[in-house]
Amino acid sequence: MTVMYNRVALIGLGLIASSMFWAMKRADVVGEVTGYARSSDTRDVAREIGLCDRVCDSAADAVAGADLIILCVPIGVMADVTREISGMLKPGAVLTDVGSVKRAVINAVEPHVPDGVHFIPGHPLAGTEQSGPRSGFAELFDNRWCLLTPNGADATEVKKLRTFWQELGSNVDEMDADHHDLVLAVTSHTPHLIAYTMVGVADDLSRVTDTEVVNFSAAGFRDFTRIAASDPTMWRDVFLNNKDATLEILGRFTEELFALQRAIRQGDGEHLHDYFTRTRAIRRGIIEAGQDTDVPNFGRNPVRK
Ligand SMILES: NC(=O)C1=CN([C@@H]2O[C@H](COP(=O)(O)OP(=O)(O)OC[C@H]3O[C@@H](n4cnc5c(N)ncnc54)[C@H](O)[C@@H]3O)[C@@H](O)[C@H]2O)C=CC1
Ligand SMILES: O=C(O)C(=O)Cc1ccc(O)cc1
Repeated sequence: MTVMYNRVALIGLGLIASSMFWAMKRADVVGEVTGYARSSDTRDVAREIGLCDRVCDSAADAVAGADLIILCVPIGVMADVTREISGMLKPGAVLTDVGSVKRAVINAVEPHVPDGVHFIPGHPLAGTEQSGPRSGFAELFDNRWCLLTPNGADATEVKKLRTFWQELGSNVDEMDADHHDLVLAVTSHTPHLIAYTMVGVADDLSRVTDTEVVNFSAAGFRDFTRIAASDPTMWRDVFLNNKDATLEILGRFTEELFALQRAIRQGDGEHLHDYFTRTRAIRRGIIEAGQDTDVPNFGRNPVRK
């Protein structure tokens, strides 16, 4: 495979950076990969497991001479990190990020991007509840979407970054940053908040704190506990930085929830049945579109109508 970027720098060495590293090596599309994380423990682990060709003790060293710099840190520190590296970015380099929110990252990063450096924000829609340098794996992005919000960036560099993500296994699309944030508030951010809340509610019921929740949890609640085990710093930053869209969707969510609550109180089975029929159709649409590769028997059994 041809080398797309001779030097790549990963800033932050957690789940997404480590997965990108292994996926880059699998695809064989880059030259040397340098890495930096703020914590020396993380840098030590990275050296121990061979994560990055060279682990540096400063962000500035890691980005010096890099053709592609990927910010893989929590959203709340994107501005600080960019300020720290801005003097070392070489003209013509591409700076991208993987943050789960886009408008706030653009506002935080853009003021520190030197002239001649191409800033192309990105977001792989792929992750797990795990974090840290040991949690990554090369397959994370396979058949997942990666959204770019180029914000007027150079079209040739955008096209190249698209191809790069495709080489890592992703499908790629472009969208406006505000639209991205609204879509993700619906599909990811609010669902995470609901999972956090449901697990908190269960924990508040004292009977349930020890064995009963664990022993008798059905699949739905288990999924909630997996999601609610996600990294607290990352998710704090998501909500602080996608405030308007999340509040908008939460408002709609609570209205629907109240309507369902009233239907239950009033014994309105028709309302409940109609609602659940509508939502089932959405799930089936996702599966038919081939968007859920986690479904058992996916691709083998047709979806029953
Ligand atoms: N975890 C997930 O499922 C997904 C996360 N993202 C986004 O990816 C980004 C990274 O998330 P993860 O890899 O999951 O996090 P993580 O917690 O696994 O890794 C974050 C890394 O950033 C480092 N770091 C923190 N502050 C730093 C600083 N000031 N300077 C240098 N390094 C610093 C940490 O040491 C750690 O190595 C976040 O912006 C998140 O929104 C995007 C898609 C999915
Ligand atoms: O683990 C899960 O269920 C996820 O939803 C992963 C995820 C988390 C955050 C993102 O910005 C994108 C994907």
